[in-house]
Amino acid sequence: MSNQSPIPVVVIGAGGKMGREVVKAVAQASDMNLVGAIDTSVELQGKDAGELAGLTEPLEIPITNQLEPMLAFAAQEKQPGVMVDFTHPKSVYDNIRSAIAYGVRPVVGTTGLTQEQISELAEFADKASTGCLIIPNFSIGMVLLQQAAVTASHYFDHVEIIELHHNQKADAPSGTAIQTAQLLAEMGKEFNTPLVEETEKLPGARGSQGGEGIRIHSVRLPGLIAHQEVIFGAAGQIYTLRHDTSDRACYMPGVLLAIRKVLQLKSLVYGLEKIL
Ligand SMILES: NC(=O)C1=CN([C@@H]2O[C@H](COP(=O)(O)OP(=O)(O)OC[C@H]3O[C@@H](n4cnc5c(N)ncnc54)[C@H](OP(=O)(O)O)[C@@H]3O)[C@@H](O)[C@H]2O)C=CC1
Ligand SMILES: O=C(O)C1=N[C@H](C(=O)O)C[C@H](O)C1
Repeated sequence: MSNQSPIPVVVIGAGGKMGREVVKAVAQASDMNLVGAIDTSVELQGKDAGELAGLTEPLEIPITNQLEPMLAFAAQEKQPGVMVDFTHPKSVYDNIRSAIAYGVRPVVGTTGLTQEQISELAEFADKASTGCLIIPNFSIGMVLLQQAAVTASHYFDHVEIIELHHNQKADAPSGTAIQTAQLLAEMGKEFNTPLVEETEKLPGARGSQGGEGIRIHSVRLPGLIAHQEVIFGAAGQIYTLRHDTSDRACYMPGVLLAIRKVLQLKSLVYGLEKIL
């Protein structure tokens, strides 16, 4: 048993689909202490974060929309505090900057940050010598799919990505699909050299451009959670990689690893594969 003080954790987006899972996981982690549960949902204000997360006993941590006072509190604890963000593309950038300003380490699952925003946050974290983790997908299965896709890209010159999510998702394409396309683009080869001059009879018919000619197609339907296919094509064959999420619990080992790891960092790190 470590004699270290528990890691103080603030969850922002605590009332959401991912936030509730994180509250439950942190509450059950012996080396962590949930100190704050932040959410803007009006109907959730004052509700117990533990009961919202489905725990049998309340945590006596009420949902509040007051982030900065909670960051100030987390910053005064013996151990440096960690803020876990599962909110929305429109708010995540400011949340991260606020956390870093208070010396609280951000662990960010929220997707939709632009490359420019990530670069600005990296510069800010560097100046503050504060660890920050931005991870578009916390599941180990997706890391393995992306590694398999990079291996396949040595042998295939044609590839497209299909990402499929529930119909409550705000951003498209998914952050995971964008990251997957970026990893393939870093292979330094031109994919999908066109054979004919294509005409889109309906705008968007050929999907979005993920970089280096890699197209991403986004499906949104009730009944889905989170799924991604990377499909390689060559003469006479198709090679398909696919990852399916059946329960958001799959992300929690990665989230807990990131909370522990971010305390060892002094700058911004992007991607779960970088901390495994
Ligand atoms: N990295 C990963 O492995 C994963 C990442 N994600 C990403 O996480 C994010 C959240 O997903 P999900 O949980 O499904 O979304 P939800 O909409 O279920 O949850 C988001 C919650 O955050 C609240 N919220 C929004 N803005 C703020 C803010 N500024 N401060 C406090 N609370 C806020 C929302 O309240 P309100 O409803 O009032 O807006 C809502 O309760 C998305 O960007 C998604 O892409 C999802 C799964 C895995
Ligand atoms: O919104 C979701 O649900 C998910 N979003 C992340 C993304 O945009 O990549 C991760 C995962 O696909 C689930």
